[in-house]
Amino acid sequence: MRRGARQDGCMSSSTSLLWFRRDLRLSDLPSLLAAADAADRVLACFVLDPWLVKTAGDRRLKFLYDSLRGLDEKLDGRLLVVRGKPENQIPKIAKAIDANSVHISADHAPYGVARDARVEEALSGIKGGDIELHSTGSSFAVTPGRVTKNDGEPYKVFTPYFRAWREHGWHSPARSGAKSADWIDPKDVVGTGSSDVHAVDIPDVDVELSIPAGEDAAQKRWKQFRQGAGDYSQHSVEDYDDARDRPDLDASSRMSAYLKFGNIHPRTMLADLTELEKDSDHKDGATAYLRELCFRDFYASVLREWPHSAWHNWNRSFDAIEVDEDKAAHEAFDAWKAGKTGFPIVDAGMRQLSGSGFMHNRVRMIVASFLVKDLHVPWQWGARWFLDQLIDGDLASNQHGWQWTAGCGTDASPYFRVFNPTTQGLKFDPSGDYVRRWVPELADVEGKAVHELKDGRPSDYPEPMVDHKAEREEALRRYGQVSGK
Ligand SMILES: Cc1cc2nc3c(=O)[nH]c(=O)nc-3n(C[C@H](O)[C@H](O)[C@H](O)COP(=O)(O)OP(=O)(O)OC[C@H]3O[C@@H](n4cnc5c(N)ncnc54)[C@H](O)[C@@H]3O)c2cc1C
Repeated sequence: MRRGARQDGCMSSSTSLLWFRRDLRLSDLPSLLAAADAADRVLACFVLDPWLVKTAGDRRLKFLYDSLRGLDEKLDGRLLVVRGKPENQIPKIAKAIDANSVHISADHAPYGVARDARVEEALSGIKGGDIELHSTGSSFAVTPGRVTKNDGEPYKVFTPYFRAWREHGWHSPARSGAKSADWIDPKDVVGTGSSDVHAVDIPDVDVELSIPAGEDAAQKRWKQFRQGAGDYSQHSVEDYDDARDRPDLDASSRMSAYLKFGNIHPRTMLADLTELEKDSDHKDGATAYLRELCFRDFYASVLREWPHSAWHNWNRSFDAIEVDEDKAAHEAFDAWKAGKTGFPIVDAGMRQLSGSGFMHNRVRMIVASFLVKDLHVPWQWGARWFLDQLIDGDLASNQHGWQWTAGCGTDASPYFRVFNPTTQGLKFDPSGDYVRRWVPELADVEGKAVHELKDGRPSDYPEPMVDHKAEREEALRRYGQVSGK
């Protein structure tokens, strides 16, 4: 029986609140089905949390706001947007609509866990503690914490996690959409009677996005990548296994921001990928892609299990490593951020980041290795800059991607593996197109010569800021002093 149904058979109109966070879509959304199932009418809301707004860069905010606009449109203008601390706003809204329950998709990152506990506590203080916070589903194919070793211990190494993750499997996509609920119009709530709920307009930010935000854009891009159409007429999931490491080819899916904001659920993608695996032409590409989605789940599980790894070395024995933090380190860090290191592939990556809010995965590894092992700067500096700049900036994937490179994370790259930026450039950008695209000073240098610049450098392009060979030795000396590595 629905909570609003009375014993005498008369139906009072019951209400629930659907609180959107990292799940800005209507399809494949279990919390929407749960909210609709719990009550006759549902109010959709989003809270602009000042803390989250403060910690996101302009492009990520633009992507968030555009995603909210798309969601509001799909709801015919019935998305309530408020500003303030969720622990103040959610109980206020729940009270205003006399909700029986508040519905969310689970968040496992440290801030989200603490925020949701505060909201739950605040809800217990109203309506005689009768309003429950219901969590249904998450942003991951398999909820973090669910795939463990036989003894219940969390996995620390990706490959066995991947095996267990595939064996565990995931649910089919949930069938949900705009018609799944009878939506309450926020106008009937805001400023009526004793309600002190204040709606705000969805803000805007004056920056351009290199890909459009929102559920429709996510679906379209995913379809093109699957089918080898539109932006993906050259490279698609079919050759993803071969081409994914090539920043010059535009062969990766660019789905990361959509996944970050929940414009699409990974389960929707996995349903397609497991079908594609049955086709011999697509099998290898689909399996390689599925493995990358598993990395996303893996790092979310690592963060849930070891929240300290957000800003500290997952492997605490690396706390002893010598890092540079003096004035010269700050200057070196500034040159790295500006893409003026004199190493073409590093500079191209850093300029792609500041110019578009995105960077290819292979290049993320190269620039991260350069910062940590050639410039000896703490990985946290680079991670913070990435989070500021990336549209897909995500605490779990970013911090553990950095720690993989720095050697202090779960099954990290061995500490003695120091990427040589020049040979990495030659190998993964063999045409040189990627560097030429992002470093205009080198636009006239033909072919792969752009990585070595043996015939000299244009006068406006800097000399290499360090001697890679010498810094590699220095990195090995420092890493050699860490025990338990
Ligand atoms: C130093 C560093 C920092 C990173 N920071 C982030 C970040 O803040 N946010 C983020 O989403 N990814 C991050 N990654 C992972 C990866 O670089 C991006 O997910 C990928 O480049 C996004 O582009 P794409 O969607 O075209 O990837 P594709 O190659 O098309 O991959 C498909 C999807 O798989 C997932 N994925 C792929 N590789 C990884 C990975 N190594 N770890 C986790 N998930 C992965 C992403 O969701 C991605 O959208 C980081 C990697 C490194 C080395």
